[in-house]
Amino acid sequence: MSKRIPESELIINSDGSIYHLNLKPEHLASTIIAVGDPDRVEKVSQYFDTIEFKMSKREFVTHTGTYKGKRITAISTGMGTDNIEIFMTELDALVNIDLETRMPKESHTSLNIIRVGTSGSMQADIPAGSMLASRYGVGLDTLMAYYTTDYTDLEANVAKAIQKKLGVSFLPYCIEGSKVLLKRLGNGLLIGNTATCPGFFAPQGREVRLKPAIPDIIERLSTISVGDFKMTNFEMETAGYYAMGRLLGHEVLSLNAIVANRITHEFAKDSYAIVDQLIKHTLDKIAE
Ligand SMILES: O=P(O)(O)O[C@H]1O[C@H](CO)[C@@H](O)[C@H]1O
Ligand SMILES: O=c1cc[nH]c(=O)[nH]1
Repeated sequence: MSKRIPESELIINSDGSIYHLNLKPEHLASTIIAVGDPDRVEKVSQYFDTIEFKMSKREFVTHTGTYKGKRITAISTGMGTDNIEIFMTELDALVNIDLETRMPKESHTSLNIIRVGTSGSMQADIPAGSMLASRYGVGLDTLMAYYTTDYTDLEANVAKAIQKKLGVSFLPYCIEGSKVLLKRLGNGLLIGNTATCPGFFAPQGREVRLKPAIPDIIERLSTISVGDFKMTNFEMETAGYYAMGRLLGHEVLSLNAIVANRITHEFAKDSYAIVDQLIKHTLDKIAE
């Protein structure tokens, strides 16, 4: 028997919208393009035929409209898996909880959620300017210490291999994204496995004024090999999306505009052009 979810646990604003996203169920399409940067939302919605709704709260900027007749919501999440935990839980609540009775709905609605983000390559042969779909996300954060889920043997083996290789005290997590969305949207992109880091600098091996505790983290991660599993790129959200997607029952895929190559030390001359190309790819594949 499901239980009523108390006011303190799932917070609904006085206008009936959900706490952080500030959205009501009718504001959300079942296909969602999620981006990190709030300014990127209008870079997506500029291509919409019509925009029916706009909202902005904290880092969560939302535009809902249609592209080639298909209803789509573009939302920003800000940076990091802590934001993704909030984002995914509240998105799920909008479709799977009756916000008036506070009871989980009897039938489950699964959303299609596609992240369009920027990322750094850890392989010399994946240059800045590439577009890559993540088959797996590897969380180097500790989000999954707070949730329990089942992992496949490959996922568990990768997590253990990475823990050993990095010599960290916590167990990273490895989760596959949506096979269905990868088939639909991955066509024409590189396919890789993405390291999701709890920071941009030391957790991705960057040294500015502070020396990273694992100075050779790029070398250690880029040479991990479990069967034919190899790590390809760094960013800060994908594994959180894949974990929350599995837990909550949504299809999630992460697409990456590779703006930096950490081996050759190149940064894309026009990172916005690559992101734009990836946005157009995503919209067209969704509309097919
Ligand atoms: O471009 P977005 O989607 O923000 O993604 C990447 O860029 C940010 C760091 O610059 C992190 O959020 C990382 O995951
Ligand atoms: O190197 C990069 C580039 C974009 N985003 C990241 O998190 N890392």
